[in-house]
Amino acid sequence: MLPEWISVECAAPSETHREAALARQAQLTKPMGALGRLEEVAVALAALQASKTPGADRVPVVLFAGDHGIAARGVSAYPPEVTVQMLGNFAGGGAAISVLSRSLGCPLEVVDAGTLAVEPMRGVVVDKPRRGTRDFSVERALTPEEVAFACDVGHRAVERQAGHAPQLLIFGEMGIGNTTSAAAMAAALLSCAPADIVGSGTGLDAEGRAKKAKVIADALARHGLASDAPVAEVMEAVGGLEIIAMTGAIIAAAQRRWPVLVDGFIVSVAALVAVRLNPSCRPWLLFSHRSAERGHGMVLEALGARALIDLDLRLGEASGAATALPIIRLACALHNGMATFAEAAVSGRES
Ligand SMILES: Cc1cc2ncn([C@H]3O[C@H](COP(=O)(O)O)[C@@H](O)[C@H]3O)c2cc1C
Ligand SMILES: O=C(O)c1cccnc1
Repeated sequence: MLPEWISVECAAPSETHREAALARQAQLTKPMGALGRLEEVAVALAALQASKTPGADRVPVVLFAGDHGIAARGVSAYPPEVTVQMLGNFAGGGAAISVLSRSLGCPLEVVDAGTLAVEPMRGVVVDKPRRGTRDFSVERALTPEEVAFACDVGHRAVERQAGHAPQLLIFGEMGIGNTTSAAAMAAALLSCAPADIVGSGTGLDAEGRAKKAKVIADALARHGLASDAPVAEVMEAVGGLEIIAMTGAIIAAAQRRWPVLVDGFIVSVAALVAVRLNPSCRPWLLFSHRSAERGHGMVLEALGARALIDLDLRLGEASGAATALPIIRLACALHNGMATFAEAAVSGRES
Protein backbone atom coordinates (compact mmCIF):
# COMPACT_ATOMS: atom_id res chain seq x y z
CA MET A 1 0.00 0.00 0.00
CA LEU A 2 1.25 3.44 -0.88
CA PRO A 3 1.22 6.00 1.96
CA GLU A 4 -2.08 7.86 2.27
CA TRP A 5 -0.49 11.30 1.86
CA ILE A 6 0.42 10.43 -1.75
CA SER A 7 -3.13 11.07 -2.92
CA VAL A 8 -3.76 14.28 -0.95
CA GLU A 9 -4.80 16.93 -3.48
CA CYS A 10 -2.33 19.71 -4.34
CA ALA A 11 -3.66 23.27 -4.44
CA ALA A 12 -4.09 24.95 -7.81
CA PRO A 13 -1.65 27.75 -8.72
CA SER A 14 -2.99 31.27 -8.15
CA GLU A 15 -4.99 32.46 -11.17
CA THR A 16 -5.09 35.98 -9.74
CA HIS A 17 -1.31 36.15 -9.71
CA ARG A 18 -1.09 34.58 -13.16
CA GLU A 19 -3.38 37.25 -14.57
CA ALA A 20 -1.52 40.05 -12.80
CA ALA A 21 1.81 38.71 -14.13
CA LEU A 22 0.41 38.49 -17.68
CA ALA A 23 -0.86 42.05 -17.40
CA ARG A 24 2.55 43.23 -16.18
CA GLN A 25 4.35 41.44 -19.04
CA ALA A 26 2.07 43.31 -21.47
CA GLN A 27 3.18 46.64 -19.97
CA LEU A 28 6.94 46.05 -19.97
CA THR A 29 9.05 47.98 -22.50
CA LYS A 30 9.31 45.32 -25.22
CA PRO A 31 7.07 44.17 -28.03
CA MET A 32 4.32 41.88 -26.69
CA GLY A 33 5.65 38.33 -26.28
CA ALA A 34 9.16 39.27 -27.41
CA LEU A 35 10.81 37.59 -24.43
CA GLY A 36 9.15 34.33 -25.44
CA ARG A 37 9.49 31.55 -22.97
CA LEU A 38 11.21 33.81 -20.43
CA GLU A 39 7.82 35.52 -20.10
CA GLU A 40 6.09 32.16 -19.78
CA VAL A 41 8.43 31.00 -17.00
CA ALA A 42 8.09 34.23 -15.02
CA VAL A 43 4.30 34.13 -15.30
CA ALA A 44 4.19 30.46 -14.31
CA LEU A 45 6.37 31.10 -11.26
CA ALA A 46 4.30 34.13 -10.25
CA ALA A 47 1.20 31.91 -10.26
CA LEU A 48 2.94 29.05 -8.44
CA GLN A 49 4.54 31.28 -5.81
CA ALA A 50 1.40 33.42 -5.56
CA SER A 51 3.73 36.38 -5.80
CA LYS A 52 3.94 39.65 -7.71
CA THR A 53 7.71 39.26 -7.77
CA PRO A 54 8.58 35.67 -8.65
CA GLY A 55 12.08 34.54 -7.72
CA ALA A 56 14.46 31.60 -7.90
CA ASP A 57 17.14 32.65 -5.45
CA ARG A 58 16.41 30.04 -2.79
CA VAL A 59 16.54 26.72 -4.62
CA PRO A 60 17.66 23.69 -2.63
CA VAL A 61 18.92 20.67 -4.58
CA VAL A 62 18.28 17.20 -3.17
CA LEU A 63 20.14 14.32 -4.75
CA PHE A 64 18.82 10.81 -4.14
CA ALA A 65 21.12 7.81 -4.68
CA GLY A 66 20.19 4.16 -5.00
CA ASP A 67 21.58 0.92 -6.39
CA HIS A 68 19.91 -1.49 -8.77
CA GLY A 69 19.98 -5.29 -8.77
CA ILE A 70 19.47 -5.15 -12.52
CA ALA A 71 22.98 -3.63 -12.86
CA ALA A 72 24.30 -7.19 -12.50
CA ARG A 73 22.91 -7.88 -16.01
CA GLY A 74 25.45 -5.67 -17.77
CA VAL A 75 22.97 -2.90 -18.64
CA SER A 76 25.33 -0.02 -17.79
CA ALA A 77 28.68 1.00 -19.22
CA TYR A 78 29.97 1.46 -15.64
CA PRO A 79 30.20 -0.95 -12.68
CA PRO A 80 27.73 -0.77 -9.76
CA GLU A 81 30.39 0.28 -7.24
CA VAL A 82 30.44 3.71 -8.93
CA THR A 83 27.20 4.68 -7.13
CA VAL A 84 28.74 4.52 -3.65
CA GLN A 85 32.04 5.96 -4.88
CA MET A 86 30.11 8.92 -6.29
CA LEU A 87 28.42 9.46 -2.90
CA GLY A 88 31.90 10.22 -1.62
CA ASN A 89 32.50 12.55 -4.56
CA PHE A 90 29.23 14.45 -3.92
CA ALA A 91 30.10 14.84 -0.27
CA GLY A 92 33.66 15.84 -1.16
CA GLY A 93 32.47 18.54 -3.55
CA GLY A 94 33.99 17.14 -6.75
CA ALA A 95 30.94 15.93 -8.71
CA ALA A 96 29.27 17.96 -11.44
CA ILE A 97 26.30 18.77 -9.21
CA SER A 98 28.64 19.76 -6.38
CA VAL A 99 30.26 22.36 -8.63
CA LEU A 100 26.96 23.52 -10.16
CA SER A 101 25.16 23.92 -6.85
CA ARG A 102 28.13 25.73 -5.34
CA SER A 103 28.34 28.09 -8.32
CA LEU A 104 24.61 28.79 -8.11
CA GLY A 105 24.51 29.21 -4.33
CA CYS A 106 22.05 26.33 -4.01
CA PRO A 107 22.19 24.20 -0.86
CA LEU A 108 22.84 20.55 -1.79
CA GLU A 109 21.61 17.62 0.26
CA VAL A 110 22.67 14.09 -0.66
CA VAL A 111 20.38 11.26 0.44
CA ASP A 112 21.38 7.61 0.34
CA ALA A 113 17.92 6.30 -0.49
CA GLY A 114 19.10 2.76 -1.14
CA THR A 115 22.71 2.35 -2.22
CA LEU A 116 24.82 -0.68 -1.39
CA ALA A 117 26.84 1.40 1.12
CA VAL A 118 27.17 -0.28 4.50
CA GLU A 119 28.88 2.50 6.43
CA PRO A 120 27.35 5.96 6.88
CA MET A 121 29.31 8.69 5.09
CA ARG A 122 29.96 12.27 6.21
CA GLY A 123 27.66 14.67 4.41
CA VAL A 124 25.20 11.97 3.33
CA VAL A 125 21.76 11.49 4.90
CA VAL A 126 21.06 7.76 5.10
CA ASP A 127 17.36 6.95 4.74
CA LYS A 128 16.86 3.59 3.06
CA PRO A 129 14.65 0.52 3.43
CA ARG A 130 17.33 -1.80 2.01
CA ARG A 131 20.67 -1.82 0.23
CA GLY A 132 19.88 -1.79 -3.48
CA THR A 133 16.86 -3.21 -5.26
CA ARG A 134 16.51 -6.88 -6.22
CA ASP A 135 17.40 -7.94 -9.75
CA PHE A 136 14.10 -7.45 -11.58
CA SER A 137 15.07 -9.88 -14.31
CA VAL A 138 14.47 -12.68 -11.79
CA GLU A 139 12.15 -11.23 -9.12
CA ARG A 140 10.27 -8.08 -8.14
CA ALA A 141 12.65 -5.22 -7.40
CA LEU A 142 10.81 -4.11 -4.25
CA THR A 143 8.11 -5.16 -1.79
CA PRO A 144 5.06 -2.91 -1.27
CA GLU A 145 6.54 -1.91 2.10
CA GLU A 146 9.84 -0.88 0.51
CA VAL A 147 8.00 1.17 -2.12
CA ALA A 148 6.03 2.94 0.62
CA PHE A 149 9.23 3.56 2.58
CA ALA A 150 10.89 5.07 -0.50
CA CYS A 151 7.93 7.45 -1.01
CA ASP A 152 8.34 8.56 2.61
CA VAL A 153 12.08 9.12 2.01
CA GLY A 154 11.13 11.75 -0.56
CA HIS A 155 8.57 13.31 1.77
CA ARG A 156 11.07 13.53 4.64
CA ALA A 157 13.69 15.10 2.34
CA VAL A 158 11.21 17.79 1.28
CA GLU A 159 10.29 18.53 4.90
CA ARG A 160 13.98 18.99 5.72
CA GLN A 161 14.20 21.79 3.11
CA ALA A 162 11.65 23.98 4.91
CA GLY A 163 14.42 25.89 6.70
CA HIS A 164 15.64 27.14 3.30
CA ALA A 165 12.18 28.63 2.53
CA PRO A 166 12.39 27.23 -1.01
CA GLN A 167 11.04 29.22 -3.96
CA LEU A 168 11.71 26.21 -6.19
CA LEU A 169 13.14 22.74 -5.61
CA ILE A 170 15.46 20.60 -7.72
CA PHE A 171 15.70 16.84 -7.33
CA GLY A 172 18.44 14.72 -8.84
CA GLU A 173 19.61 11.14 -8.85
CA MET A 174 22.62 8.86 -8.92
CA GLY A 175 22.42 5.10 -9.36
CA ILE A 176 24.24 2.86 -11.79
CA GLY A 177 21.57 0.96 -13.74
CA ASN A 178 18.85 3.52 -13.13
CA THR A 179 18.23 4.33 -16.81
CA THR A 180 17.20 0.66 -17.14
CA SER A 181 14.78 0.86 -14.22
CA ALA A 182 13.42 4.21 -15.45
CA ALA A 183 13.01 2.95 -19.01
CA ALA A 184 11.21 -0.15 -17.74
CA MET A 185 8.82 1.99 -15.66
CA ALA A 186 8.19 4.35 -18.57
CA ALA A 187 7.67 1.50 -21.07
CA ALA A 188 5.09 -0.06 -18.73
CA LEU A 189 3.30 3.24 -18.01
CA LEU A 190 3.29 4.42 -21.62
CA SER A 191 2.65 0.94 -23.09
CA CYS A 192 5.49 1.36 -25.55
CA ALA A 193 8.13 -1.02 -26.84
CA PRO A 194 11.28 -0.96 -24.64
CA ALA A 195 13.41 -0.63 -27.80
CA ASP A 196 11.68 2.69 -28.52
CA ILE A 197 12.50 4.17 -25.13
CA VAL A 198 15.84 2.64 -24.19
CA GLY A 199 18.88 4.90 -24.49
CA SER A 200 22.62 4.63 -24.00
CA GLY A 201 22.62 5.71 -20.35
CA THR A 202 26.27 6.07 -19.35
CA GLY A 203 27.36 5.16 -22.88
CA LEU A 204 26.15 1.82 -24.25
CA ASP A 205 26.65 1.15 -27.96
CA ALA A 206 23.89 -0.17 -30.25
CA GLU A 207 24.51 -3.76 -29.19
CA GLY A 208 24.38 -2.79 -25.52
CA ARG A 209 21.14 -0.88 -26.06
CA ALA A 210 19.56 -3.89 -27.79
CA LYS A 211 20.54 -6.11 -24.87
CA LYS A 212 19.16 -3.56 -22.40
CA ALA A 213 15.87 -3.40 -24.33
CA LYS A 214 15.61 -7.20 -24.24
CA VAL A 215 16.29 -7.32 -20.50
CA ILE A 216 13.41 -4.84 -20.05
CA ALA A 217 11.02 -6.57 -22.46
CA ASP A 218 11.62 -9.94 -20.76
CA ALA A 219 11.11 -8.39 -17.32
CA LEU A 220 7.86 -6.64 -18.33
CA ALA A 221 6.57 -9.97 -19.66
CA ARG A 222 7.75 -11.86 -16.55
CA HIS A 223 5.99 -9.43 -14.23
CA GLY A 224 2.88 -9.19 -16.42
CA LEU A 225 3.33 -5.44 -16.96
CA ALA A 226 2.58 -5.41 -20.67
CA SER A 227 -0.29 -2.91 -20.64
CA ASP A 228 -2.11 -0.57 -18.25
CA ALA A 229 -0.66 -2.16 -15.13
CA PRO A 230 -1.45 -0.33 -11.86
CA VAL A 231 1.23 2.23 -11.07
CA ALA A 232 2.09 0.65 -7.69
CA GLU A 233 2.71 -2.69 -9.46
CA VAL A 234 5.13 -1.03 -11.84
CA MET A 235 6.97 0.59 -8.91
CA GLU A 236 7.32 -2.76 -7.13
CA ALA A 237 8.25 -4.83 -10.16
CA VAL A 238 10.86 -2.62 -11.84
CA GLY A 239 11.23 0.53 -9.73
CA GLY A 240 14.28 2.02 -8.07
CA LEU A 241 14.56 3.40 -4.56
CA GLU A 242 15.99 6.78 -5.62
CA ILE A 243 13.43 7.07 -8.43
CA ILE A 244 10.50 6.37 -6.10
CA ALA A 245 11.96 8.72 -3.48
CA MET A 246 11.90 11.45 -6.16
CA THR A 247 8.29 10.60 -7.00
CA GLY A 248 7.43 11.05 -3.32
CA ALA A 249 9.47 14.25 -3.14
CA ILE A 250 7.72 15.73 -6.18
CA ILE A 251 4.27 15.07 -4.75
CA ALA A 252 5.27 16.27 -1.26
CA ALA A 253 6.74 19.48 -2.68
CA ALA A 254 3.62 20.21 -4.76
CA GLN A 255 1.43 19.57 -1.70
CA ARG A 256 3.48 22.23 0.09
CA ARG A 257 3.02 24.59 -2.87
CA TRP A 258 6.68 24.44 -3.79
CA PRO A 259 7.32 24.29 -7.53
CA VAL A 260 9.80 21.70 -8.80
CA LEU A 261 12.30 22.13 -11.63
CA VAL A 262 12.50 18.70 -13.25
CA ASP A 263 15.88 17.40 -14.50
CA GLY A 264 16.44 14.80 -17.25
CA PHE A 265 15.14 11.39 -18.23
CA ILE A 266 15.19 9.71 -14.81
CA VAL A 267 13.59 12.59 -12.92
CA SER A 268 11.00 12.96 -15.69
CA VAL A 269 10.06 9.30 -15.25
CA ALA A 270 9.75 9.91 -11.50
CA ALA A 271 7.51 12.87 -12.41
CA LEU A 272 5.43 10.72 -14.77
CA VAL A 273 4.86 8.26 -11.92
CA ALA A 274 3.98 11.18 -9.61
CA VAL A 275 1.45 12.60 -12.07
CA ARG A 276 -0.11 9.15 -12.57
CA LEU A 277 -0.44 8.74 -8.80
CA ASN A 278 -1.62 12.28 -8.13
CA PRO A 279 -2.48 14.34 -11.24
CA SER A 280 -2.91 17.51 -9.16
CA CYS A 281 0.89 17.79 -8.82
CA ARG A 282 1.34 18.39 -12.57
CA PRO A 283 0.93 22.22 -12.53
CA TRP A 284 3.80 22.46 -10.01
CA LEU A 285 6.36 21.03 -12.44
CA LEU A 286 8.66 23.10 -14.65
CA PHE A 287 10.85 21.21 -17.10
CA SER A 288 14.47 22.26 -17.37
CA HIS A 289 16.16 20.39 -20.18
CA ARG A 290 15.76 17.73 -22.79
CA SER A 291 18.31 15.02 -22.15
CA ALA A 292 20.18 13.18 -24.91
CA GLU A 293 18.78 9.93 -23.43
CA ARG A 294 16.60 8.47 -26.15
CA GLY A 295 13.29 8.10 -24.32
CA HIS A 296 13.21 11.55 -22.76
CA GLY A 297 11.23 13.13 -25.59
CA MET A 298 8.50 10.50 -25.24
CA VAL A 299 8.23 11.01 -21.50
CA LEU A 300 8.09 14.80 -21.89
CA GLU A 301 5.40 14.44 -24.51
CA ALA A 302 3.36 12.14 -22.27
CA LEU A 303 3.58 14.83 -19.58
CA GLY A 304 2.61 17.57 -22.04
CA ALA A 305 5.91 19.25 -21.20
CA ARG A 306 8.41 21.30 -23.14
CA ALA A 307 11.91 21.66 -21.76
CA LEU A 308 13.66 25.02 -21.56
CA ILE A 309 17.05 23.99 -22.93
CA ASP A 310 18.61 21.22 -25.00
CA LEU A 311 22.39 20.95 -24.56
CA ASP A 312 22.86 17.21 -25.28
CA LEU A 313 23.39 16.63 -21.57
CA ARG A 314 23.11 13.01 -20.43
CA LEU A 315 24.48 13.04 -16.93
CA GLY A 316 21.63 13.10 -14.44
CA GLU A 317 22.60 14.34 -10.93
CA ALA A 318 20.16 17.27 -11.46
CA SER A 319 22.83 18.80 -13.70
CA GLY A 320 20.36 19.86 -16.41
CA ALA A 321 18.01 21.51 -13.93
CA ALA A 322 20.90 23.33 -12.28
CA THR A 323 22.16 24.50 -15.68
CA ALA A 324 18.72 25.89 -16.59
CA LEU A 325 18.32 27.72 -13.27
CA PRO A 326 20.19 30.90 -14.36
CA ILE A 327 17.68 31.28 -17.22
CA ILE A 328 14.83 31.15 -14.73
CA ARG A 329 16.59 33.66 -12.51
CA LEU A 330 16.99 36.02 -15.45
CA ALA A 331 13.33 35.53 -16.43
CA CYS A 332 12.35 36.64 -12.90
CA ALA A 333 14.81 39.57 -12.94
CA LEU A 334 13.31 40.81 -16.22
CA HIS A 335 9.76 40.41 -14.97
CA ASN A 336 10.47 42.24 -11.71
CA GLY A 337 12.97 44.84 -12.90
CA MET A 338 11.99 46.07 -16.34
CA ALA A 339 10.27 49.43 -16.68
CA THR A 340 6.73 49.68 -17.99
CA PHE A 341 5.90 51.84 -21.04
CA ALA A 342 4.37 54.41 -18.67
CA GLU A 343 7.38 54.48 -16.30
CA ALA A 344 9.89 54.89 -19.13
CA ALA A 345 7.68 57.20 -21.21
CA VAL A 346 7.92 54.86 -24.21
CA SER A 347 5.03 54.69 -26.66
CA GLY A 348 3.04 51.48 -26.66
CA ARG A 349 1.82 49.42 -29.58
CA GLU A 350 -0.21 51.11 -32.34
CA SER A 351 -3.71 49.79 -32.03
C1 LIG B 1 30.95 8.52 -12.89
C2 LIG B 1 29.46 8.65 -13.10
C3 LIG B 1 28.78 9.75 -12.56
C4 LIG B 1 27.40 9.89 -12.78
N1 LIG B 1 26.52 10.81 -12.38
C5 LIG B 1 25.35 10.51 -12.85
N2 LIG B 1 25.39 9.38 -13.56
C6 LIG B 1 24.25 8.85 -14.27
O1 LIG B 1 24.50 7.57 -14.83
C7 LIG B 1 23.74 6.55 -14.21
C8 LIG B 1 22.69 6.00 -15.13
O2 LIG B 1 23.22 5.40 -16.26
P1 LIG B 1 23.21 3.81 -16.44
O3 LIG B 1 21.80 3.37 -16.38
O4 LIG B 1 23.84 3.58 -17.78
O5 LIG B 1 24.06 3.21 -15.33
C9 LIG B 1 23.08 7.22 -13.03
O6 LIG B 1 23.91 7.09 -11.91
C10 LIG B 1 22.96 8.63 -13.47
O7 LIG B 1 22.73 9.53 -12.45
C11 LIG B 1 26.68 8.95 -13.54
C12 LIG B 1 27.35 7.85 -14.08
C13 LIG B 1 28.75 7.69 -13.86
C14 LIG B 1 29.45 6.53 -14.44
O1 LIG C 1 18.76 12.26 -18.56
C1 LIG C 1 19.11 11.63 -17.55
O2 LIG C 1 18.51 11.75 -16.45
C2 LIG C 1 20.28 10.67 -17.62
C3 LIG C 1 20.81 10.28 -18.82
C4 LIG C 1 21.87 9.40 -18.84
C5 LIG C 1 22.40 8.94 -17.67
N1 LIG C 1 21.87 9.33 -16.50
C6 LIG C 1 20.83 10.17 -16.46
